[in-house]
Amino acid sequence: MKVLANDGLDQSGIDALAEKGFEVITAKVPQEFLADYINEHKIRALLVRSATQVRKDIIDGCPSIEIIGRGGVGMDNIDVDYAREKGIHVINTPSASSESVAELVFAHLFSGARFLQDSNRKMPLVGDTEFASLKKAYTAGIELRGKTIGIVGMGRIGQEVARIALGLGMRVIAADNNVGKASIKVKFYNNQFINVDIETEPLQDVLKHSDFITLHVPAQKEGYMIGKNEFDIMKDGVAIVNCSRGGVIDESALINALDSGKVKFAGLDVFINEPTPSKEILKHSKISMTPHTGASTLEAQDRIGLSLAEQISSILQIQ
Ligand SMILES: O=C(O)[C@H](O)COP(=O)(O)O
Repeated sequence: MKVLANDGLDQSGIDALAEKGFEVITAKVPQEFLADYINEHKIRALLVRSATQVRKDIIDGCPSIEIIGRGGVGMDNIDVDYAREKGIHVINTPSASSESVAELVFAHLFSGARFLQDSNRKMPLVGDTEFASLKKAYTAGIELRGKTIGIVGMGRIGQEVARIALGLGMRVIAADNNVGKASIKVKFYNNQFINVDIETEPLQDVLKHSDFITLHVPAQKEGYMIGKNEFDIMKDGVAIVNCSRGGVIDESALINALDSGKVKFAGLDVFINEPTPSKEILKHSKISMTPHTGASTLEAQDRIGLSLAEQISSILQIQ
């Protein structure tokens, strides 16, 4: 029984699958050769992250596939409904990476609030005199404590962001058309916890009242969620983080808002063009950026590997 993990799989998943008798192949087969490879090796489960596209051509052209597994949350690279219509099981790991993505949100927030993205680029280049001028350039740092964070999308990741924000002493407001009230349990290291209920509000109100905005919504089917009109209603000096999907923010409108000072800084883990974001984005000194690494922690990938292995074994009823 062969499993192809085309975008890689954590050793935890490889070991757990091997224990159940699967042969796990972690070759990175280029998209154009993928169908032939799957047919030649009679792959029963195809596992992917966000890079490999599993569209109708693969689904129709590879009858040996019984399971398509997404190691992660977003399944916009898979024709999910079509695959299910054809009787293929499509699975993902919706809760395995929430903590890691939420922590990356704060990495970007702290980075932007204290100019780390600019400092990291410039410090290696400066001599004694420029050191002082850089220090001066970074005097307008800001604290997160006491500020308002607006969370757009109160699913698992949004709720994890809320947990961390509450622990930092931030005021949390949130928008989500599908969630009326989120009950957040904040657990401390000594196992004490507090419960905080967060009533969601209309998006416009959240955009208007936030010092920091973070987006946790799926890929948008129609247009941008955050464009010029939305930036216009935000507070002056707001900061925005996107660790959800490229295309949720209009990047041109973002650049304009950064250049005008409307937006103080942005943190981006996702881009309209992946893996080649625009040059304007890449060189902007007010953007803290990462190459879609929200789920790329040892812990998240370990959980993802185990979750996929468990689901595959259970679907194929292997004890
Ligand atoms: O949807 C997800 O789980 C994240 O965007 C992570 O994507 P990745 O598995 O390609 O890192």
